[in-house]
Amino acid sequence: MSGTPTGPRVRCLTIGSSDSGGGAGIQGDLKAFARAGVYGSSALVGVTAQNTTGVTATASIDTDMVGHQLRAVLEDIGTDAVKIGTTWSAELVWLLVDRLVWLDEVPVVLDPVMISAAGSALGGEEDAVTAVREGLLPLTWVATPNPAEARRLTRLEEESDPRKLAEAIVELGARAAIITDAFPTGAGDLLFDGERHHEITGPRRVSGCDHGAGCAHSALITAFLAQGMPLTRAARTAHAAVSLAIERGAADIGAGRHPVELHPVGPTTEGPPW
Ligand SMILES: Nc1ncnc2c1ncn2[C@@H]1O[C@H](COP(=O)(O)OP(=O)(O)OP(=O)(O)O)[C@@H](O)[C@H]1O
Ligand SMILES: Cc1ncc(COP(=O)(O)O)c(N)n1
Repeated sequence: MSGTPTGPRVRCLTIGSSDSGGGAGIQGDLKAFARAGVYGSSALVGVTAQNTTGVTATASIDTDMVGHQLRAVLEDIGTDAVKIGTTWSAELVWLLVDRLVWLDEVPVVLDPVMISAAGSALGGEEDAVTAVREGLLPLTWVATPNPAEARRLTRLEEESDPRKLAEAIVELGARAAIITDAFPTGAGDLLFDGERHHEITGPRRVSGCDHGAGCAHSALITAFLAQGMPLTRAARTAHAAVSLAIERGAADIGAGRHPVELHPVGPTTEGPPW
């Protein structure tokens, strides 16, 4: 396979918040898009003062301004897939629903971020979670919560079986769900595609470099779906790439949970990097 992409350039839009530390959020997503060989655009919904040790301040962006960004990107550049990360308020979520409902057959990947890898709260207010459940999930092609986020979304606070959590998310309207870091031993994800469960497993990495892992994972899946990859392969490839990105992470950056370091991955590379 040639390393040179052919055909029209694939475009992805990420809707989320800035991480001043550069490891997660919009910055992490745009790096993942670049690693997957797609053109990345963004609509900023919030700003975090954040580094590898945690989040010290947050601010949401005015909803009108979010609407202007979406219009600017979609009217001119367009997109082949959309990723949604942090959702700070019900008002913001309903604006996104109002705009995304017009996108025809464009994959929507929802990473319902509520807490950072370092343990800081990132949204997750009850009315925003309700709006995500009622408005965004029915537009979602694949949701990628971790078990805690899946429990909040489904209101199954006591449920520990990732299969049940994934099925409940699909019952709420998403076409598919991936519960990340779903198993008590090893590392891996549980994908429910609406019909079948798929276990995606691999070794647990202990490098301490997992800041941005969830963002990189959902951004890669967004890029792969935009490139036309089937969901099961996209989910497996994203997990393998992020696992490697944790193992080979940026251990020299920051004193807390160091950032992941992604390597080029996807159909436009010579082959898998692992
Ligand atoms: N220690 C680890 N070793 C190998 N893979 C890991 C490890 N930790 C997470 N992963 C993988 O990284 C990807 C992201 O999962 P993770 O659970 O960290 O994201 P998250 O907590 O959902 O993030 P977010 O807060 O953005 O939703 C998944 O594919 C998961 O299996
Ligand atoms: C602005 C922003 N968005 C998302 C995350 C989740 O990060 P992680 O991928 O480490 O769970 C984050 N820490 N900051």
